[in-house]
Order: sequence, then structure tokens, then C-alpha cells
Amino acid sequence: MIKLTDQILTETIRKRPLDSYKGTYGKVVLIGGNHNFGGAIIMASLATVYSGAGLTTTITDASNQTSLHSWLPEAMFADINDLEQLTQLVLSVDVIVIGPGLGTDAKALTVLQLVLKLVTLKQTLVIDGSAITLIANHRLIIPQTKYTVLTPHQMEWQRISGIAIKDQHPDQNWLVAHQLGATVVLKSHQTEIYTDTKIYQNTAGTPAQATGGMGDTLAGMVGGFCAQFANQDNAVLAAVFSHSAIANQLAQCQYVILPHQISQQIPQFMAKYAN
Ligand SMILES: NC(=O)C1=CN([C@@H]2O[C@H](COP(=O)(O)OP(=O)(O)OC[C@H]3O[C@@H](n4cnc5c(N)ncnc54)[C@H](OP(=O)(O)O)[C@@H]3O)[C@@H](O)[C@H]2O)[C@@H](O)CC1
Ligand SMILES: Nc1ncnc2c1ncn2[C@@H]1O[C@H](COP(=O)(O)OP(=O)(O)O)[C@@H](O)[C@H]1O
Ligand SMILES: [Mg+2]
Repeated sequence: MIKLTDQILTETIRKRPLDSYKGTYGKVVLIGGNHNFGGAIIMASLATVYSGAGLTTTITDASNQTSLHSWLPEAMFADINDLEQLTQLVLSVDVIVIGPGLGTDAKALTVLQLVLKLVTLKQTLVIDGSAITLIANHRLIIPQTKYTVLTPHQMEWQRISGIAIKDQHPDQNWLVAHQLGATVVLKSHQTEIYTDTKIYQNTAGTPAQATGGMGDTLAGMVGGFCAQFANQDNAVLAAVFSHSAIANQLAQCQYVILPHQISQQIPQFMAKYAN
């Protein structure tokens, strides 16, 4: 298992070319946030925008629109119940993040099935939270894409892989990740990343991160990094490491870290490593 260190940041985060514009840095949609879990998709969207994605649209329950814009006027909004608009938006982006706060009811299932049908070979798909649980519960097939990444916590991984938490060892995890055809970010206090060819273990992170919304924030960062950096494995690895390394910095003087505080630090953190 390869130890993931800050070396991945200098290998991945690039200085921005002068002759660039928002389109250079990728278009992302984030889909999730039902009436009860609006915070999840807002935290994920914050992380995407603060990671530097060029254009971000949040597709969520209409009841979340005002909160979204009070936190993040940079994000555009679309109503998750307008499936025609959702279809147009999904087809127009580089990266789709689906799952934070999506919920697991029939409406959420319909949206997920539609997105899995729409996604193309030119797009990156980030599957988190409720979307992982829905895929597991309904045995949905993960389609071919340019690149797919799953970001389960251990219980979500148990659901989708069939491997009980106590049996989640690298050999078994690796086999299932390959069967799923996706990079798997298996989150824990020592997150492991299963890419097509290698297994990495995160060396950063702190128990000060153990609070609701921390994984939603990581999903948004993965989306934002994948939108900007061509090497998708490196983008995922750099997002995972940055998320935890920022937490380590904050934990020097905080007992607990709120997920949105990670997002607020991303621009300064990335600037230190851009080359
Ligand atoms: N502010 C918001 O809107 C927020 C919205 N959120 C959204 O809620 C949705 C549901 O996501 P979820 O993770 O909260 O619930 P679920 O998938 O049922 O998993 C929990 C079950 O698994 C178990 N468990 C075992 N090991 C575990 C581990 N390592 N890490 C975590 N859990 C572990 C755990 O055991 P227990 O804690 O009971 O010991 C429990 O039985 C999802 O869409 C998410 O985005 C949240 O992000 C919160 C903030
Ligand atoms: N003790 C810990 N040490 C390091 N990282 C942790 C710890 N506890 C939780 N985390 C991190 O917090 C995130 C939790 O993700 P998840 O359970 O999906 O949260 P949520 O769904 O509430 O957003 C993961 O990135 C995980 O690695
Ligand atoms: Mg989660």
C-alpha cells in the first residue's frame, strides 16, 4: 500500500495559465439535498466552488435554494424535480457529483437512475452517500464513464460490496473495486484509495473531522479537483489528502472542525502547492 503524502499536491495542483477563463476549470453539477438533508449538498457545493471548479450548478430540492445562495452565491441552482432541466444540465458538464443528502426514497431513486442512464464516456462521475446506498439496495449497474469514483464510508462500502466492515481488507476491497469498474475512496480514520492500478493510504487526518458533513465536503472537493486536473487518479488523491491536511492544520487550535471551515481554507491551501 502506497502512503499518500503532500507529494501528490505538487504533482497535481498547477499554476493557472494567464490566458484562461472559467470554462478552463470545468463545469460541475452536484445532485442531492432532499427536504431534510439540504446541508449535505450545500457543504458539497461549497467544497467544489472553493476547490476552483469554473462553473458549478447545484440540483437540489427547491426548499434549499435560499440557504444555498446565502452560503454560496457562486453556485447556480436547479430544481431536482424538473427532470427536463436536470437532463440538459447533466449532459452539459464535465463532472457529476451525485448523492450527498439525496435520500433513498422513490424520487431519489428515479433521479439516480436517470443520471446513470445519461452519463457519457466524456464525463467523470462521483458517487457518494445516499447514491451508494441506492445502488446497493436496488442492485443498479454503474455505467461506463470517462472515470467513476465512489466515496463510501465503511457501512456504505459494506452495503455495495457485500464485505462486512470487520472483513474489509485490501485484497477483498481491491477485487470488488475492480468488479465495480470504479476508483474507490474507502473513508475511515485512515482512508484507503483503490485506483485501477494501485492502493493508497492517507497519512493525514484527525478525529476532529468526525462530524456530519465531512464526507459531503470531500465529495465536493473530489468533484472540484477532477474538473480541473486532467489526471483523474491524481485529482482524487490530491483532494483526499488536501481535505485531511487542512483538517490537521485547523486541529492545531480547534477541538472539532466544521466541514465548511475546510472549504474556506481550500484556496489558500492550494496556492501553497501550485506549481
Ligand atoms: N447536514 C446534512 O444534511 C447531512 C446529511 N447527510 C446525508 O445523510 C445521508 C445518510 O448518510 P449517513 O452516513 O448519515 O447515514 P447511513 O448511510 O445510514 O450510514 C450511517 C450508518 O452506518 C453506520 N456506520 C458504520 N461505520 C460507519 C462509518 N465509518 N462512518 C459512518 N457510518 C458508519 C452508522 O453506525 P452508528 O453511527 O449508528 O454507529 C449508521 O448505522 C447521506 O446522503 C449523507 O450525505 C450526512 O452527511 C450528515 C449531514
Ligand atoms: N477519526 C477520524 N480521523 C480522520 N478522518 C476522519 C475521522 N472520522 C471521520 N473522518 C473523515 O470524515 C469523513 C466522514 O465521511 P462521511 O461518513 O461520509 O460523512 P458525512 O456523510 O456525514 O458527510 C471522511 O472523509 C472520513 O475520512
Ligand atoms: Mg457521507
